Amino acid sequence: MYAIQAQDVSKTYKNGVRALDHVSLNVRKGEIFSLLGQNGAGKSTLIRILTTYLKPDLGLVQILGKNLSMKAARIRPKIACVGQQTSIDTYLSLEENMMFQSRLYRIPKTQAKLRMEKLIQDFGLQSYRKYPVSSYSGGIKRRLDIALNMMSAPEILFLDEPTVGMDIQSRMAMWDMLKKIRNDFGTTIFLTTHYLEEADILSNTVCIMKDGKEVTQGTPEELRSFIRQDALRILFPTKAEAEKQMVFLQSVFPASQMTVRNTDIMMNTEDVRSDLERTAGFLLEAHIPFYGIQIVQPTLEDVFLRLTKKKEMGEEK
Ligand SMILES: Nc1ncnc2c1ncn2[C@@H]1O[C@H](COP(=O)(O)OP(=O)(O)OP(=O)(O)O)[C@@H](O)[C@H]1O
Repeated sequence: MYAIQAQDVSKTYKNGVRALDHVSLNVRKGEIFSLLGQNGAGKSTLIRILTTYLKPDLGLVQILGKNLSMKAARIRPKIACVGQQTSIDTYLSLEENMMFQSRLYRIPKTQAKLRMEKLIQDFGLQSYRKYPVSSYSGGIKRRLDIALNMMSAPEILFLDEPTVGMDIQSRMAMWDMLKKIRNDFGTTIFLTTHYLEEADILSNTVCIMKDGKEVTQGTPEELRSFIRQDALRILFPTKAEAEKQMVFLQSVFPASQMTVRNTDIMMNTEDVRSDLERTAGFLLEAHIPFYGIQIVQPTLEDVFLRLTKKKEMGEEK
């Protein structure tokens, strides 16, 4: 059973920017689904549509089996959205925020208190319950905001860039919290992120987006299968030189296999040894000045760049 089904969702803003271009995705109930993309990829626009704040121009969206365009009012109580700006009242304590939230959702007081205690215990937030939220760091505030949003026991929790700007310790605490929400509460989590590592660690499914289009979707294992392949790194004195020589190399290797990273060309390859020989032979014969060639393990960023570049060139996966 799917929590979210989106088919051919498109959105163009009044200024003519096409933020989403026929995006389709399916999110299974109880999974963590990450939408991964660089700035401007369309992630926030999609989250705004899925959380009923914005209407798509085209496309069909079903949330928990209900048609979004017809049943928005029935869907809203079943979902919660934690945006980049925290919605928590920083003048109030966590307890006060939670009890206030429970009144908004008309949860009876006894039930609300039980729920609040469970959330505070489960997420280890005992030390933050009494003081005004403003007294805590940004990372803690965001975790408190999520705990607050869990008061309404949402079936789907949407998170827009939950760890942006956080240090590694705060990010790890956030990841633990999100895993707990999925594993112990059974809540479906839909999040957006810039960080491939985060998507990899947390998600059951990852969807990579670029320029309003979906580039690929799959499990982190499927994405990591790209990473297992070694890559060649050809070192040049300058970025301009690397860019210039990539044009020459394209007469031998597919353009989709190569990207320029700083002053190097990164080349993904199926057979690293034979490609190393071919590349070295080609560069030496053509008297192309290069500093060296290394066999390297591609990073997650390489995978992302490779996949998004293929999409730019209109190739299939
Ligand atoms: N309200 C708006 N009016 C006009 N254009 C917009 C609006 N909101 C977003 N855009 C444009 O739509 C495109 C997609 O933006 P969106 O915020 O959805 O991307 P994003 O992937 O969430 O990026 P970021 O990580 O920077 O938030 C961008 O080109 C952006 O400038």
